[in-house]
Parts: sequence; structure tokens; C-alpha cells
Amino acid sequence: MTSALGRLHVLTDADGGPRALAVVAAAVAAGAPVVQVRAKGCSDRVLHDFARAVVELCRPAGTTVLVNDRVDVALAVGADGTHLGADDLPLAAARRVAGPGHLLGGTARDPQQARQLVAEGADYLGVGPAFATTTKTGLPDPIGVAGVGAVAAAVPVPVIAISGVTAARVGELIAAGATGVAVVGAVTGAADPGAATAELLRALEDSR
Ligand SMILES: Cc1ncc(COP(=O)(O)OP(=O)(O)O)c(N)n1
Ligand SMILES: Cc1ncsc1CCOP(=O)(O)O
Ligand SMILES: [Mg+2]
Repeated sequence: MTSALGRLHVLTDADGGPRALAVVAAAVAAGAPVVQVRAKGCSDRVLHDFARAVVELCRPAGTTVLVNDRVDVALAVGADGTHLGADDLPLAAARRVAGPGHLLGGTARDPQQARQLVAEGADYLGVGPAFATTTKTGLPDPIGVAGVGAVAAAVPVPVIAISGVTAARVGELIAAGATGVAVVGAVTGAADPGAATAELLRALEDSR
């Protein structure tokens, strides 16, 4: 079943450890509509078990679960979708594996790339890097609010802005045309991830 796509995507921090699950529980309890399992550098077994635990935390709350990079793991744990970047399985190939009822998102930084991903069947796009971030290294220069807006104007699917997103920056991103935002540090790095999630949700509500 394809779940509706929420406007706040909380991405787990890369290590997928026990604190990561506690952050997910706090974000879900605070009303996060989407959690993305993003764990780097771990074994398939660790990623699978972590993703399964996230699904078990999210299902009772009706929270949509996406898995970063790995459509096989997403399907194995019953997640709602998969997020695919330039180094991941091509989106069209993932669609052949996953079938029509699985949310597939792609990463885009410009209108041409965005239109290509939509043509391949993307249900939504993660667009950025909007602002500079220390969470992920090796990123190209930020595209800024204007760059997010240029992509949003070019495609009919939801645009989720990512990179350096804070509650204070939500309004300008939505005003530029983004549907929602994706965050790592704003929640996982917060002393109170639940309160941080609620602040982001308020900022999104205020930006309608
Ligand atoms: C919502 C959302 N947007 C963009 C990304 C980045 O994905 P990708 O380019 O595959 O980079 P990694 O996250 O795999 O480092 C995302 N994960 N989610
Ligand atoms: C996964 C990813 N892709 C582009 S930036 C990023 C990390 C975003 O992290 P933060 O929200 O802490 O800037
Ligand atoms: Mg990826």
C-alpha cells in the first residue's frame, strides 16, 4: 500500500544504533509523518534489523517509513518506500523490483535532473543541498532557496528540501515552492528530538 507523503521527513543518523531508535520513537510520538531509515557503513544484517525496528515503531502511529538507498531492505521489512540517489539503483530499475505500490523518491538539484527522475517514475523528490551542512560530506555547492524553487516549478510531484534545514528556514523553502522538508541534524542532534520535531511541524503549519 502506498502511504500518503507527509511534509516532514526525519532521517535517522548514520549509525543506526540504539540512540537512533530512541530518536525515532521521540519523533514519531511528536507527530513526524515520515521517518527515513538512513544508516551508512553498516552490514546488511544491521541495516535490516534497524529498519525492521523502525517499521515496528512507526506502524502503530501510521508513520510512513522510507529506507534510504536499499529497495531490497525496504521491501524485506515492509517499509512504504525507498529513497534513491545518483549512486543508488536507478529509479526505473527499483520500480521494476518494487512494483507500483511502493513510494520511490529521487534526489535532484536542478530542473533537468528532476524532470528525468519524474519521467522514470519518482513519486517525490528530495531537493538540495538547499543550505550547507556538516552532516554529509562531499556535497556540491548548495542550491539555495531559489534552486529549490526552480525544481519545484519544474515538476508536479512533492518536493522535499534537504540539507541545513532548520525550523527557522522552513518558511522560505515552502514559500519558494517546496512541499516539505527533510532533516537529520535538526532532530537527531537536538537535546530534545521530540520538541525539535514539534517545532518543525509548527513551522510547516505556519507556512501553509
Ligand atoms: C528526502 C531525501 N532527499 C535527499 C536524500 C539524499 O539521498 P542521496 O543523494 O542518495 O544521499 P544519501 O542520503 O544516500 O547520502 C535523502 N536521503 N532523502
Ligand atoms: C542526506 C543528505 N543529502 C543531502 S544533505 C543530507 C544530510 C542533511 O542533514 P542535515 O539536515 O543535518 O543538514
Ligand atoms: Mg543514497
